[in-house]
Amino acid sequence: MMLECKDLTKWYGGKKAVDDLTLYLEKGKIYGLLGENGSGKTTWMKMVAGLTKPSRGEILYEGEKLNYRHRAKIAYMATEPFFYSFMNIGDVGEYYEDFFEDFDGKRYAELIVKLGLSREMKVKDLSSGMGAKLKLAATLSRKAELVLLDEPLNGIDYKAREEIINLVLEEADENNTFVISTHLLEEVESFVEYGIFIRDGKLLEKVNLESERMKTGRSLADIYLDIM
Ligand SMILES: Nc1ncnc2c1ncn2[C@@H]1O[C@H](COP(=O)(O)OP(=O)(O)OP(=O)(O)O)[C@@H](O)[C@H]1O
Repeated sequence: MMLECKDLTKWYGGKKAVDDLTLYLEKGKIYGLLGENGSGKTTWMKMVAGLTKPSRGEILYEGEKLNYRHRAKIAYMATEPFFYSFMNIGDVGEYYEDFFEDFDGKRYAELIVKLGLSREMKVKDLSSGMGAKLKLAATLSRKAELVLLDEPLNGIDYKAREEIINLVLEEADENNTFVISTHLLEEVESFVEYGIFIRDGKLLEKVNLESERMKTGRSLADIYLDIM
């Protein structure tokens, strides 16, 4: 098993953001992390990425208790933009290169071109779609084994969403695992293999969407509404 979360709980003051969540992820799969606003998706991702500590429970990465060495294998893309506005796209690449050992500058350059961006563009002048593409290019230029994308399609127009999804599909293979949190069920239903449904920080169900599709033909939105 690539990732095991056992009885994970996270309190923020008096608020339980993640509640006794036990979940296993396999290598080579694409997971959709689905749940209403405030259900604990971001909190779970941040714990797995090592950015915030669980209050209780444990996370195992390939059988070993999650530690700083695993951080190099896990890429987390936050919802909010995280580049300094004075940078241009070339600077963002250099910043990442300094920060992450596995960052591949050549690959970053290729992805930038592929997504219709250029090194000279200033971060402060980018539209939200361009900003989303830049975040994704920077994230996918690391050769991470576990890629956590927190709402990568939010506020992005249809064409840019397609480009982002295509890039994820090109990247996903048997050696990595993607977890994508999203509210855009129709956009992801054609390629997400498992749905992880959470509510109030609790795991409601993990559904094999491919077999569900074959068995019942129900749409992801129908499955979602049934489970929630
Ligand atoms: N740093 C924090 N301090 C206090 N409470 C927090 C903090 N981060 C999250 N929470 C609370 O924890 C709960 C879970 O939030 P989280 O951001 O994980 O949900 P989410 O499923 O990602 O939501 P959304 O779909 O709106 O992004 C919410 O009630 C939120 O208000």
